[in-house]
Amino acid sequence: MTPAPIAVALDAPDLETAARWAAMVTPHVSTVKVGLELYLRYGPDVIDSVRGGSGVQVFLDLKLHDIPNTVAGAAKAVSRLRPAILTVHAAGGPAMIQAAVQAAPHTKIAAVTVLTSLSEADLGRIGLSGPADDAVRRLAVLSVRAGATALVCSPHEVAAVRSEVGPEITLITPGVRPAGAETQDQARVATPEQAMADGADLLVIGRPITGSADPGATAAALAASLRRA
Ligand SMILES: O=C(O)c1cc(=O)[nH]c(=O)n1[C@@H]1O[C@H](COP(=O)(O)O)[C@@H](O)[C@H]1O
Repeated sequence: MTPAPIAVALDAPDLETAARWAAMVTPHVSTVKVGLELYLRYGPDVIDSVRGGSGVQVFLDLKLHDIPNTVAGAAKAVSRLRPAILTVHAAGGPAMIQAAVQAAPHTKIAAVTVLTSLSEADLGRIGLSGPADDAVRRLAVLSVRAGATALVCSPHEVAAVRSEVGPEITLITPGVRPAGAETQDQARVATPEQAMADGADLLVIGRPITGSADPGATAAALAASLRRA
């Protein structure tokens, strides 16, 4: 069976746990995501540990955000690990995004628009007043013009972003919670079925899978529910 378009966020405190979660979920999902917690603790070796010899895609979520020259150097440094996807913050601006794209030609650069943990009240506090949708769409268009071939946004904006950027751009949505699950620190959330129906290509799901009693079974159940939807 084709693995489901889910990236499991391996936000684990140690490498053994992350590798165990990865082995449990990889039969069911297309992608595993390594984020700051694991990468800052273990460095580049973490990538091979979570790949574990399987064909799973690795999404390296470092959310780079710096001047173009620094981001280019960082993207080049990690591109030798051949991650399928690497994140940068769209707010770093077009020259920074372009620098990442040029430095890592074999990796899909995904621009993070507005973090899914931010509510509209939070956005007002950081000076982005108005609906989240407006900021997300603006950053999405700017990122694609700068060469990003993937975007990260919440499920709330994915339909609007799809209509702005067309079918070729990979839309990645964290902030995904199965019906009834706790939202935790996520503010703009929807169910996996809703996110897919609205145009997401890849769902990022962490704690609802990794915090469950059996991450493998939970990933399999989510994959099955997406196939039915
Ligand atoms: O770039 C990301 O993956 C990301 C962007 C965003 O706006 N929100 C967001 O939650 N993420 C990541 O997606 C994952 C969500 O994890 P859970 O909230 O546990 O499902 C975490 O690893 C976050 O770092």
